[in-house]
Amino acid sequence: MLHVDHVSFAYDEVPVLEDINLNVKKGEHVAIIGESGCGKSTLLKIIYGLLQINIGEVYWGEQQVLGPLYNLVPGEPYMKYLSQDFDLMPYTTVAENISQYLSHFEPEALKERTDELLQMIEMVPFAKTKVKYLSGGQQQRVALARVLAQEPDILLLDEPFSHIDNFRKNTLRRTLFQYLRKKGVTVLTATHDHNDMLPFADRVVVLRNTKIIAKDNPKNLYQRPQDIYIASLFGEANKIPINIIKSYADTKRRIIVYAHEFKVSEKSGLEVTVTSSFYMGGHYLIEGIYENQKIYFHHHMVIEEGSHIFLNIAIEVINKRMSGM
Ligand SMILES: Nc1ncnc2c1ncn2[C@@H]1O[C@H](COP(=O)(O)OP(=O)(O)OP(=O)(O)O)[C@@H](O)[C@H]1O
Repeated sequence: MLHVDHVSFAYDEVPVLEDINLNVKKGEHVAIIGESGCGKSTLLKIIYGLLQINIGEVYWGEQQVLGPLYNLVPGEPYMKYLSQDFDLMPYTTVAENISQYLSHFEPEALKERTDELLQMIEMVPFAKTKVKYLSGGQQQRVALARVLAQEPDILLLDEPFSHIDNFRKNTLRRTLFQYLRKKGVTVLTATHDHNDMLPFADRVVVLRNTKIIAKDNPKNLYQRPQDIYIASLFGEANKIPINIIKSYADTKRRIIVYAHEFKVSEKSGLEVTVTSSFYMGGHYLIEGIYENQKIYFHHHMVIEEGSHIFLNIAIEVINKRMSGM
């Protein structure tokens, strides 16, 4: 089990992380999410032992992870960290980069394992290409295969798909996370893309203003976000008063509604003046104004700028959000 106990950290005077507590079970996949600069990479670097913490402790099982002051070569054999700067050998081939840490005593097994990883990252045709000639996305895939080759017990992934095109990203995510689950690898993924975690993570940790503000499974977090910050990590979200619905007429409470949860009506509901329509492929994202506040919702067609429309929300959505408050 990974045990992060009361960890606080600052690069200078400004605290980046304060009193972080996190337990991750063996084989569990935990996603760390939050806006850019909230400290996701910093937390992974602390867990890997790259940064020296003044307050708190990190343990993997019985073993304490020591920072650079006590461990000159950071990283433990049981743990691998895929950083945002890949850490590859540019003048050697893709296959050599992947197989660098594999045993060379059994050439056949070595080739088999390297081929398996090349296939997983869809880089078989580039096996003999030097890494310096690859694109950023291709390099990121090689870096991924390189850490997988070392068969760690725990893998720390920092924005693992940030440079990879959508075409490959979806397949790679599924293949990678299914592979890691099958192998029982404990995974921590730092990301701000909900597609990296909603389908794959067992638990999600949300960071904001140096603190963990939520820990839950992806479904609960998505369906009952505590606040608009958390909801916005999943897509366009709005905070609206619920007294527009008759049965809630007496309450002034506001709930979070995702853009796709609104239904446009011509008669009654939240009165909105439309300001823009954005084509999104399967739908339009419509921007409107409600009581001086911007509001976003989906619709199947463009709505003319300046139109007055009404928005409704299904009672099930309201009940679900109310139960989470
Ligand atoms: N080496 C450093 N020295 C000083 N400050 C740093 C250093 N690295 C990061 N920071 C600061 O620490 C804060 C957290 O950075 P971090 O990279 O952990 O955030 P993040 O959530 O991973 O961001 P992103 O999603 O953009 O990668 C930021 O304010 C950043 O500017």
